[in-house]
Amino acid sequence: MSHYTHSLKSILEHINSPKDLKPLNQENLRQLATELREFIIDIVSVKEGHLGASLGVVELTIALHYVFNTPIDKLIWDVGHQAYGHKILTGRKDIFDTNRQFGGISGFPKMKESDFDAFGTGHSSTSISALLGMALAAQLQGKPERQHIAVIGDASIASGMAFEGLNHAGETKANMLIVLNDNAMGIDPSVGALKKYLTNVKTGSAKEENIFECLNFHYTGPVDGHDLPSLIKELEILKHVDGPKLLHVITTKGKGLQKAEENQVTYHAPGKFNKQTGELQRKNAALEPPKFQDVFGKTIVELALKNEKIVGITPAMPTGSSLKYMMATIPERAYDVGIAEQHAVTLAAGMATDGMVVFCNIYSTFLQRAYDQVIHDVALQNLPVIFCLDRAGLVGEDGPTHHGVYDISYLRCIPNLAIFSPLNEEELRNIMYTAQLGLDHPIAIRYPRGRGKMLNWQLPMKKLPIGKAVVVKKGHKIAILSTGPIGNMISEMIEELNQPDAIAHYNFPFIKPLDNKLLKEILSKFEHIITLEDGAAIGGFGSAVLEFANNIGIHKIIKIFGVPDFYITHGATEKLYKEAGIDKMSVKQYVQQFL
Ligand SMILES: Cc1ncc(C[n+]2csc(CCOP(=O)(O)OP(=O)(O)O)c2C)c(N)n1
Ligand SMILES: CC(=O)[C@@H](O)[C@H](O)COP(=O)(O)O
Ligand SMILES: [Mg+2]
Repeated sequence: MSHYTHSLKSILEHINSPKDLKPLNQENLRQLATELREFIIDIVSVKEGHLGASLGVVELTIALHYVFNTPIDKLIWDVGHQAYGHKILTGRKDIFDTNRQFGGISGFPKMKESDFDAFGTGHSSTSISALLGMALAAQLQGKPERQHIAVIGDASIASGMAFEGLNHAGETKANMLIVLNDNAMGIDPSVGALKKYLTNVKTGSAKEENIFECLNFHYTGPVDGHDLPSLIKELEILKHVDGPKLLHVITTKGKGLQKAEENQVTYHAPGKFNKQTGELQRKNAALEPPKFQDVFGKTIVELALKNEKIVGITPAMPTGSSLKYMMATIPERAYDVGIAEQHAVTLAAGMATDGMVVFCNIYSTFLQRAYDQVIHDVALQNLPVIFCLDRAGLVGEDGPTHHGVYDISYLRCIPNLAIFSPLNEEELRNIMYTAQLGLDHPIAIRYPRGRGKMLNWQLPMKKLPIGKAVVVKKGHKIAILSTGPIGNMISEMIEELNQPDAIAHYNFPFIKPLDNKLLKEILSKFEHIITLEDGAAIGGFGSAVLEFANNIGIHKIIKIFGVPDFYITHGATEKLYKEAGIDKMSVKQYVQQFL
């Protein structure tokens, strides 16, 4: 790993572990906060990553490690995107410039990365349950002195799983402290009744009893989350309060970088920027193909303006999914339900019972949280919900917690549910158009993070025949069957080979139902058959082809190129494709042995 040659300031350079904080006085700690904030800005401005959330908890991070005896005392960061300061203060300062890079440290807390990372996070709202588990284990193991602290944001605490943890913790005497980091933001502004309640608490206009005290939590707050002396004072007091406790702190997302404070959505993960001015380094998007999310976001508006039955739902990702365009244009039919994937799915089901055409947009990895709802509430009742699974496939720097590589496998076994993976922007628009005409079953449309290939993508849309595959290129010796945009690499690969006529390429946008007629022809005609998908090999598209071949009594070697049975790390997507063996070179090398 490269060691950062950053010219560290007077205090931060001496902090190699939280124990180095203990001798510092209030002035030193204040100076440290300045240096830590600058360090985060310095590195993220070049190496990219999650900026706003980490800037918002600089003082809180210092106070927690100053007051508590980490890593003996357990500290969990919910979601973990705000843990850059935590990582820098716990021995990873010199390698922090490898954050989210291939071979470098993770962008989220990871148990195997550091003893100070008490629990791996990435998906939101897990911290309370995990913390309670640790606190109860401490009780059972006779460790009453051990402290347990979770930092959870105002959007994450509104998620169902967080309530489940609060509900259980409230009836225990677990020695646990929840620090509610309230900045009124998720990635987009946080939403819901709890947001309104917290706003009332902050403004002193809450008429209701304190919601957390009603759940038997000792409540303190709201406290200024940037006032180090106050934070330290309150935390020192809470160290000696028994049972479940909640400290409500008020912070500003992006604190300390004016641009980040002013545009908190963009600076959640701003990409490269000028560390002095905060100005973004934006590429000229006009010269680039669109992001798949924008194809979705602009196409649903096009369709919804003509079809009043269309509604859109996102669980807290209006910007990430680009449903923001419909929320701006047709707000009465576009819903941000907060970090609530389970609710989003069953809300969609409810709407579909009444004839609404529901586009439920959920990142592939986050849909994992609503698996039962997809089966029990949508597919079993055969309700025609249209799931748009963005970030399907390997996502890059967010790494294994966020790779959307399991959806084909975990959805393909569900009766009634169709699965579609477009080759390009045109196919995405056509399946969206087809679905909103009215299907008699639910469908999951999966597409990757990032950009497609088509500059001229806003073509007239047409109805697709359900279950049909497409002959991209004829050939006589080797058949390559691909699903999704990864198939675009096959055309490039064929051009690089010296016997292009030997290779046939078929695009299977429908993973379920498969084009059995064409598949039977392929399986009968070709000796060498290859499948390619940006998803888990086990149970994926290739498995479906194998199952079909077996069912019709054709026994041939079908080489499956899919994500292998281990977790793919974080880093640039092209490196991850290679790591997973689904890159162009891997396929090419396999094919060449038959030419
Ligand atoms: C289950 C799940 N859904 C969605 C996300 C995407 N996500 C990452 S951070 C975030 C907002 C978190 O807001 P909050 O909890 O208030 O923390 P803050 O960023 O304000 O510190 C969301 C929705 C996620 N990580 N996990
Ligand atoms: C921390 C988190 O879960 C989100 O910020 C996620 O990283 C967003 O991913 P995209 O950048 O692909 O929208
Ligand atoms: Mg927040």
